[in-house]
Amino acid sequence: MSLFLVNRYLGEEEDGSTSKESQAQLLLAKLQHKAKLKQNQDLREQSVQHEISKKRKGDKDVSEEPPQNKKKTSEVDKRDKPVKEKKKKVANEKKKKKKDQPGSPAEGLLDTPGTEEDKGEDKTENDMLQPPSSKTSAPAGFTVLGVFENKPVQKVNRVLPQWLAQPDMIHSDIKNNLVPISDIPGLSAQLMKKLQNNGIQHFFPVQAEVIPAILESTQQGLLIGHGGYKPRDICVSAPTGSGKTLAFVIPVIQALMERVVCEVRALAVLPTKELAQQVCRVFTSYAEGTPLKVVMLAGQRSFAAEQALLSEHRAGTRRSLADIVVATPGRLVDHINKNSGLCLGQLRFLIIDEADKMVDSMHQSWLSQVVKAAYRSGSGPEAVSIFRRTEPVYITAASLSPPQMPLQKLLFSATLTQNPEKLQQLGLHQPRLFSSVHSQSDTTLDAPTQKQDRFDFPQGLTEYYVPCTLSKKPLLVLHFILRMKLSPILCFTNSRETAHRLLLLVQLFGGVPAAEFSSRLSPGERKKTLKEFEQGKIQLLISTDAAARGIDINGVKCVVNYDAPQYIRTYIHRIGRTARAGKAGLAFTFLLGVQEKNFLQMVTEAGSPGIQKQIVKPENLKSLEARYQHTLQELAVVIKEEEAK
Ligand SMILES: Nc1ncnc2c1ncn2[C@@H]1O[C@H](COP(=O)(O)OP(=O)(O)OP(=O)(O)O)[C@@H](O)[C@H]1O
Repeated sequence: MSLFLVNRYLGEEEDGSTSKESQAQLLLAKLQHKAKLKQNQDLREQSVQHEISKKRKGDKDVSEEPPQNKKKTSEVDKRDKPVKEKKKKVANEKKKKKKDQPGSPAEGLLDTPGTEEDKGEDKTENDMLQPPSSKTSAPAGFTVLGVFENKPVQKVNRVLPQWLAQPDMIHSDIKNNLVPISDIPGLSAQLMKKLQNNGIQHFFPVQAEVIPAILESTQQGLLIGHGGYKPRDICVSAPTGSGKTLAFVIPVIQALMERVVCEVRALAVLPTKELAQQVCRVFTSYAEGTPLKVVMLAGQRSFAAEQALLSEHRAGTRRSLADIVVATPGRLVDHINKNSGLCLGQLRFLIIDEADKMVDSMHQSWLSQVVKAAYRSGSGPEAVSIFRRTEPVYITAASLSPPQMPLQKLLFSATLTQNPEKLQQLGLHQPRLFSSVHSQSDTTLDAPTQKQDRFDFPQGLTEYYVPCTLSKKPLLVLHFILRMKLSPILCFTNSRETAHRLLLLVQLFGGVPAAEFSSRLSPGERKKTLKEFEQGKIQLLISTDAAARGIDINGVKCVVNYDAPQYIRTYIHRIGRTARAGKAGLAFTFLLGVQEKNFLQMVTEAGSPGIQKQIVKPENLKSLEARYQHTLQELAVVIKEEEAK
C-alpha cells in the first residue's frame, strides 16, 4: 500500500459524479472544438491576404501604364506630396531633437530607442562597427550581459592578526614609569632581597608588564596551565637597553625556585656565545641562594665537559644536574642529538632571546628539534604520568582535555618582526604581544606604503649623521676621540678587514687605547677584550656586528657607525649599545654622499624620532692632517708585511 496519494490534474471537473472515462471524453471534445475554431480563423486570414495581394497586383498594373498615363499618377503624387513632405519634416525634426539631447548617440553614449526607420537612417559605418550590445540601451532594472566596464580594482589591505595589531602597550619612557618592585605580586621575599642587593629598587616598564604575565601562567604550579589550559605564549618587543633580560629571568627563577626534582625546565636560546654568557651570568646571579642550577651550552667548554655539567648516571639511572640551560642553537642541537644526558621532556619555559635573529636562523631547524625533544615521550613511568605530553596539532576540546605539562614559549627582541608569516614558523600558541611601538595599533597595514617594520628607539639616544668622504673617515674617528673626547667609543665596521685596518691605523697614530672585536679573535680573546673595554682600559673598541646585538656594556657614551649599516635592524641594535637603561647616549653615522638619501629614508621610515646632521669643518681636522698622512704611509707598509706572513 502506498504511503502517499498522488493527485494528478485531469482537466476541469464539471461534475463530481462524472466517471474518469467520461471526463477524458469531455476533454477530448473540448480540444477538438478548439482546434476547429483555430482552423476556421486561419482560413479567414488566408482569404483576406489573398484579396489584398489581388488588389496590389491591380495597383501595380496601373503604375506600369504607358507614359501618357503617368501624368495622372504624378498628379496623384503631387496631391500626396504635401503629406509626404510633412512626414519627412516631422522625421527630420525628430532626428534633430534626438541629436541635441544630452547622452544621445552623437556623444557616443547610449542610444535612445527610436523607430525602426530612424535606426536605419541613423546608422553610419562607424555605428555598424560597434558591438550590438553597446548600441542597445538596458531596460531599467536589468543588467545587460556582455557589457564590460573598466572598474577600478579595490586595493587589498593586509590585515594583521588581532594579537599583533592590538598588543599590550609598554611605556617607552623608562624614567617616568618606574614601578617599585614591591608592587609586583608573586615575588618571594628572597628574590626581592636579591634585586635590592643588585641595586634594583624599581622595575622598568617592560618588567612591570611581563613579569606578572609570566607568573600568572604558573599560578597552578608548573604542571598545568591556568584553568587546566596550555598557557599563552608571550612575545615582547621593547627598545634596546629597556631591561628585557630581567623580564624573563625574574619570573622563571620565581616559578622554578620551589621545585623538588632537578630537571631541565627552562631553556634560553641566544644567537651568540657572548650573549649566552651574558644571560647565563644574570640567571646565575639570581639563582644564587636557591636550589636552582644554571648550565651553559655554548661551546666555551669541551662537549664532554658540558655533558658532565648537564647530568650524571648513578646505578644505571640518569640524574639531571641542570634546571636552567642557556645555549646557542648549534651547540644545543649537538647535545640533543648526541647526548642522552640532556632530557627536555619536562621543559616548561623555552626562552628565545633576540627572537627575530633566531627566526632568521630557523633554516638550521633548531626549534623543531627542541620541540621534538620536549614532546618525546619517555619509556619509564613518566610515559603514562602527567609528565607525558603530546604535541598539539589542532586545538580541539579533545586535544586540550587530558591535563599535561605545558611548554610555554617566551620571545624577546628590540626588533621583533611584525610579519605574521615569519612568526608562524615559531608555532606560537595563542600568543600575547607586549610592545612599545605605538604607530601600528591600526589593524591594517597598507602594503605598498608600509615598506618596513617600525621600532621604538631608546629614550635617551641622540642620533647624528656625518657627511664625509671615504678618505676622511679614519681622520674623523680620531677627531671624535682626541678632540671631542667622546670616549669610550664603540665603533662599528661592516667587515672584519676594515675593523682590523682601522685599528692598525689608530694604533700607529697613537694616543688612544684601542682594540678590535671580531671573528679574527678567539672566544677567550673576545671575552677579555669586552671586559677591558667595560673596565675603561680600552677607549675605542672597533667591532664588526659581532658586538651589535644584546651586548650590555656599561658606560658606552658614543656609538660610531664607521660604515653605514645596510639594514635597519642592524642600525637599531648597533646604536642600542649606548643610551641603555634610560641613560643618555650619542650615535654618529658616517655617510658618503651616495648613501645619504637611502639611509635617511630607511631610518625615518623605521620611526626614528629624528636624526640630525653634524658637519665637521675641514679646519677642525687640520691639526691632525699632517700626522694622519704620515700614518697612512706607515699603514701601507704594515699591511704589506701582514699580507706577506
Ligand atoms: N629595573 C632595573 N633597574 C636598573 N637597571 C636595570 C633594571 N633592569 C635592567 N637594568 C639594567 O639595564 C641594562 C639593560 O638591560 P638589558 O640588557 O636587559 O636590556 P635589553 O632590553 O635586553 O637590551 P637589548 O635589546 O640591547 O638586549 C642592564 O645593564 C641592566 O642591568
